[in-house]
Amino acid sequence: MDKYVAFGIVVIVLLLALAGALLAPRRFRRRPGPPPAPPQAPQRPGAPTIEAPPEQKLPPTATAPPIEKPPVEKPPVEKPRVEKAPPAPTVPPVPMAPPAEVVVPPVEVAPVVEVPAPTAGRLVRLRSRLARSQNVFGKTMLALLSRDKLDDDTWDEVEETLIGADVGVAATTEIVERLRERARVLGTSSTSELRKLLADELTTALEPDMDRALKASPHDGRPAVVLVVGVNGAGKTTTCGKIARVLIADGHSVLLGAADTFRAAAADQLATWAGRVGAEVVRGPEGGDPAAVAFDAVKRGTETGVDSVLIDTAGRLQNKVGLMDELGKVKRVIERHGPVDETLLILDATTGQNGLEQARVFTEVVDVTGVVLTKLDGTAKGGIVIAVQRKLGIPVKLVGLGEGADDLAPFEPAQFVDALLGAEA
Ligand SMILES: Nc1nc2c(ncn2[C@@H]2O[C@H](COP(=O)(O)OP(=O)(O)OP(=O)(O)O)[C@@H](O)[C@H]2O)c(=O)[nH]1
Repeated sequence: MDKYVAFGIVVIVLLLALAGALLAPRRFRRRPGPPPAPPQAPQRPGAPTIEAPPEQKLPPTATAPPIEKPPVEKPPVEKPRVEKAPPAPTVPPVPMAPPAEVVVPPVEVAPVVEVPAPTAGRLVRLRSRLARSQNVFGKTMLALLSRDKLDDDTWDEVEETLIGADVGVAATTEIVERLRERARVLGTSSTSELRKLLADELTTALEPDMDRALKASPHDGRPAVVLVVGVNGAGKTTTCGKIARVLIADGHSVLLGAADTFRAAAADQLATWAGRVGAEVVRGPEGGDPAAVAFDAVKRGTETGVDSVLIDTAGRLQNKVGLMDELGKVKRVIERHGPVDETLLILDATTGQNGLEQARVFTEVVDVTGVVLTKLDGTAKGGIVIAVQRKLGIPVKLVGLGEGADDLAPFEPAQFVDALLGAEA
């Protein structure tokens, strides 16, 4: 019996133990219940510790860069814009507009071809320019001739005044001797008569019989060729343009050749002069061969049948042998078409006696046939005309009396002297 009781107790204990065991797992299962872990369980195997990182990294990686970068990059992007803004004011597009407008005027101006003032009587019309610049000379001479007694001292002063006006010593001596003699023989004493005698002597000294006509008429089926030479600053290109106007005013058709290839501005300057009177210009590349341009100009002028081809050459210093040689070449090349009809030397009257030395060198290289004396309105030494002609034996054909387009006049000795001496006493 006891065995059965003991066995029964053991069974009861086991049953209790079993019951306890069954109760315990039920509690376990409920706790880990929030096994939201189970769904995560599959990922754990491969990246256990990654789960957290991914959750932490993703946010920063995904959002941070895009957010940080833009702010960092945007500022610099905006800064350059601000820097670029300043250049914007220079807005080249704005200046670009004017050029377009500038192009328009020429088109409008082109048809408005200017009609140069007639050449006849120009010297008379420009007399005031000359009278103004020679005022002192004229007044001094007339004051001396107005003296009651024309003694040796007075004649010495007359001599000094003429030399001071750049007439030159030899010419002055001749003029004063003849004047004294005629005044003595004629018994002239009135200022008016003495003025007339002086005017006669000055006019004679200017050799009024010299041929001053410009050889600019076509012949032998080709245009006349006028070569213009002279040093820089003498007013050569300007005068070239003025000569074209003189020829056009006298009824010639003209073509201009810009053989001054050393200075691009010279060709532009000449083109402007030509444009004003509707003349054609032949020009070459800057630094190109001047002789080639001159040759082409004459060729073109012959083809188009103009009356005169006017060729501007580069200003050259007389001591630069190479450059002077080149001027000789220009002339030789032009002469393949035929002889040059006129070679005009442009001389600045304000350079006085120095200009004569320049002139001499030019006459040795090219056969100068006429002188154009410029800037006579800017010097009180109008007597240089006499000195130039005497020294070179070449006629002064034109004189420049101002910067205006038609301030270039054919030279006429009597009118010139009249303007030189000013109003009669
Ligand atoms: N007052 C006055 N000025 C003149 C006269 N002739 C020319 N000029 C001026 O002299 C200056 C020089 O003229 P340009 O034609 O450029 O002289 P240039 O140097 O011999 O020409 P390039 O050889 O092309 O350099 C310009 O300002 C002209 O207007 C004149 O008769 N009177």
